[in-house]
Amino acid sequence: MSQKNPVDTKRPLYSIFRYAALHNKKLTIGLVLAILISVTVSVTPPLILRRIVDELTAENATLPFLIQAGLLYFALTAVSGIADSVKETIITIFGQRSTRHIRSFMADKLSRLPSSVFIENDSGSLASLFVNDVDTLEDLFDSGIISMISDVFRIVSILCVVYFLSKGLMILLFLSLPILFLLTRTFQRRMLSAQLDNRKAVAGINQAIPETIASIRTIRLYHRESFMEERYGKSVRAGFDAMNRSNLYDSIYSPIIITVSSLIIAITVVLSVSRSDFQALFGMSAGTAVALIAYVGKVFSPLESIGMEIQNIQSAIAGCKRIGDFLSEKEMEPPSAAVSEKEENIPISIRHLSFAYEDGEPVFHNFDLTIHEGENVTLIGRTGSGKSTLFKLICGLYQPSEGTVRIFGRAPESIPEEERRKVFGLVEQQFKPVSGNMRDQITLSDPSISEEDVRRALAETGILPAIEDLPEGLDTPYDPGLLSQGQFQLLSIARATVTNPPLLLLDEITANLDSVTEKQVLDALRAASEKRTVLSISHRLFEAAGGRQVRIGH
Ligand SMILES: Nc1ncnc2c1ncn2[C@@H]1O[C@H](COP(=O)(O)OP(=O)(O)OP(=O)(O)O)[C@@H](O)[C@H]1O
Repeated sequence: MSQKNPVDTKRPLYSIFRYAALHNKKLTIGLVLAILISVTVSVTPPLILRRIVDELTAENATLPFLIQAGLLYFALTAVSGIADSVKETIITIFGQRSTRHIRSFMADKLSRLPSSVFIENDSGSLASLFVNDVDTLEDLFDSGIISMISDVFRIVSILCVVYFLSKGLMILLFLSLPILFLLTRTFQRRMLSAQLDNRKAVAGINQAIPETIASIRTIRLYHRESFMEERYGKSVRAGFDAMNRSNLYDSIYSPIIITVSSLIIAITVVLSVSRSDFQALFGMSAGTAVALIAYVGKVFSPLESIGMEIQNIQSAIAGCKRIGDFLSEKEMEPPSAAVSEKEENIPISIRHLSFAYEDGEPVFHNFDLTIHEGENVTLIGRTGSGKSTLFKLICGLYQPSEGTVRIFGRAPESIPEEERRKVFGLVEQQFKPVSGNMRDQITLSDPSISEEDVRRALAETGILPAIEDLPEGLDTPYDPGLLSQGQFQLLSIARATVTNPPLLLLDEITANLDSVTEKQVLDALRAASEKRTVLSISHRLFEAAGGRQVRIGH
């Protein structure tokens, strides 16, 4: 059933977080609590340290107080660490759950899209949407907005505590943090660009090697070795330069931050003991100085994280928009499950069919075809006349722009998945393996198909003895080296007939076979065609099997 699109392309981040929060209410509450506890607890240990140092420097230091304070310090440090890891775990679970929701939502959407979407978008861009764009979404949850909110809280809470300890240091931090943030962003951008250059160079290297190996004879024959070497060398040099740049930025950044934080602390300490008017702002006890040094050390790490988080958010926005566009694609009308009584006993009935992949270039216009029970029909026509397209329309992969396609009186796309294999079987040009053992190649892991049916289908095609000869028979794990190409094609026929469908669709099934293997397949097919209606694309098959020819196109 169609649900409301969770990603509003105008406000992608807001809509995606709203959706995630509403679908994970308890987790959202847990997350907010974890962030609050983690931030609050993490600012307390330096305050205890301050008390300890002040007590130690005072003349009347008492041991019990020091022991208590020390234990409290360790306890708070431990709680802060635990709270932090709980927060990180909840963020990860929240991210994983939310992306899982969105992934399933997208998968559902995919099954409701009309064929035009698959014609207009190539499979690569759709795959990238499901893999890369959803990955950026996962980053958005894992190391994007939520972590950024937590880091901002952390900085604000440190600044608040520092304000009470030393107003002067607070002013210094307040002034230097924006500058350091800009500096951090500049370094991060440059490092990212160096890493992207390196990735491009590595892709170039990865492409050059197999290409060279695949064309090694041609390269030797035409003496193109130096050209290939030069191309390979260029990518290796580009990768080396990019890595050097990245390492340089990385090695400069940390010393700059350490120098600046030391400088801030030095200025604070110097001013605290200098003129009396500065002392009001900077004056402090030894304990306060130790606590402040700890805070200055703590304030830079969230600052650095915020830079990375902004980067993740930026790439996630683009991904979210693409996901939002995909989710707002117009869906196809649910097919009518009505059965036309007049055509109920007709295996294939096509009336006034019109279909075009692209506007103005119709593949079919007002096309009619009726195939009666027990008939053996072969489609013929020149290359590009639309034979394969007709098969796809009959299988319900595409819908006609006008007219109707009916299989036993039903629109093919309205036949429920679990019934489909019982209505028609399809044999393609080449065997398409699935993961699992040899039995799975026939059943497609459908548990409702019995062992008896599997053996019957294999026996019908004559491949049963070859399967029984395999080390573990039907339980042998699939391997492309187990059978010949022709034997695999026999397996395709068994896969199509195992559910005993009354209709068989054969798409150039002998196209890739030599004449000896072709004969084997044709014999198997003759057995499979008995008491069935068959529609096929193949000249050779027509000659072998007889029946009626239907010409497509002119
Ligand atoms: N996915 C697609 N997107 C756009 N046009 C397509 C697509 N698939 C096929 N066509 C076009 O539709 C027309 C019919 O193609 P189709 O593959 O059905 O012909 P065919 O008769 O099966 O050809 P062949 O005998 O070469 O397999 C051709 O002009 C082809 O270029």
